[in-house]
Amino acid sequence: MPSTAKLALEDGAVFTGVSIGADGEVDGEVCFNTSMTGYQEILTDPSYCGQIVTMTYPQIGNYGVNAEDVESEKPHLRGFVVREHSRIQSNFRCESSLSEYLKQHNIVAIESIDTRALVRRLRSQGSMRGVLSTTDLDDASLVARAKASPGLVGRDLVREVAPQQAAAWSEPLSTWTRLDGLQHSSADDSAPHVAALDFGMKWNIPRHLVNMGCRVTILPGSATAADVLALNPDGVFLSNGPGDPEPVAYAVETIRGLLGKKPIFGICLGHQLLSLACGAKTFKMKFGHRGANQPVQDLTTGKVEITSQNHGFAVDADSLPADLEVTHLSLNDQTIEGVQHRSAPAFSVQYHPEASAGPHDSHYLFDRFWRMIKN
Ligand SMILES: NC(=O)CC[C@H](N)C(=O)O
Repeated sequence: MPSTAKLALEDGAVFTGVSIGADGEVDGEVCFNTSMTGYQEILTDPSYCGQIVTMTYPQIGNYGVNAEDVESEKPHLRGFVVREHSRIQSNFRCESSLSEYLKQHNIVAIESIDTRALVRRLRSQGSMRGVLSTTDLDDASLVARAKASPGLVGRDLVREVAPQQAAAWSEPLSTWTRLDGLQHSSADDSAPHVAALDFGMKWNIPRHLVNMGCRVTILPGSATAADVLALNPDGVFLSNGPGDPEPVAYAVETIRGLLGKKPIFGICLGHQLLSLACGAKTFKMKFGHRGANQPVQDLTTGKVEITSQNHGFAVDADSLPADLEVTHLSLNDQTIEGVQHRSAPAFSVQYHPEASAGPHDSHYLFDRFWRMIKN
């Protein structure tokens, strides 16, 4: 017998459906992702720590899951919401069903709710705190716990997902990834050495750096500028990561100590932290950008690219210091999607050039970093 699950929001709405994951109860910020595929990459993207993710695409799980298409060692989101979990998995790479995978990793998940009604609510009122449960099915107590849950603002979630130890990274991109002319030389001792500050990094980022011919050392997001400089890297990469960037003050401090000393490239949380280090402010967006078809314009070339995104905070345009120049804009809502420093070799984007999942339009940014390192 399938067991009942409920999703309650802080505004009092309760959605009753069927459990497709582990038994239990979780709270988190309820948000939505508009990608049609890539659920496995979404589940394992550490940036979703603290969030209950709703997929707007109505059928999820069609191609099952495999051990290769992961962006970290395990799922990091708090809960998962779909309209329908496909009973059929059709893919030669499939190793298990999505439902089995969710149970194996203790992720609470729900299907058979009206995800369109839920997303319309989130879109008009903004992302909300929620509780997803298979254990307590009392509406009033679930709503009360949603209201009492901590939410994302002001919490440092990087500490929950960042590694504790430094490590070398050598894995290249999977053979399924088309590089479109990105490949440089293979990595040897003369290869540029990139120190990647890991705030919850998606693995496709260091894979890209390796394919470009870089030697990659991953450092915990809590590393100091002195830790980074002790490696004498040729470039520094700032990773994506979960939650509110402003409480991650130690990373802002580290970046201040590196600015102007080493070429810097940041993605998503890394972009927000670089901007904070330069004196900008960030703000919480109404419902954020999460999906694989987000249009962005590169103002330095005029070109439009279709991007993969996952962010709920953004850099405040009104707070931009004179040192920072906007390089990329969202064509959906004109928010900042990229910046570069006017005098120091440092730039960053709010979206995900490593794709995974998503279009490959933005690979050129890894090339820009490569050229910055070489100069
Ligand atoms: N993918 C990310 O790095 C997300 C950055 C940040 N946690 C946000 O939601 O805006």
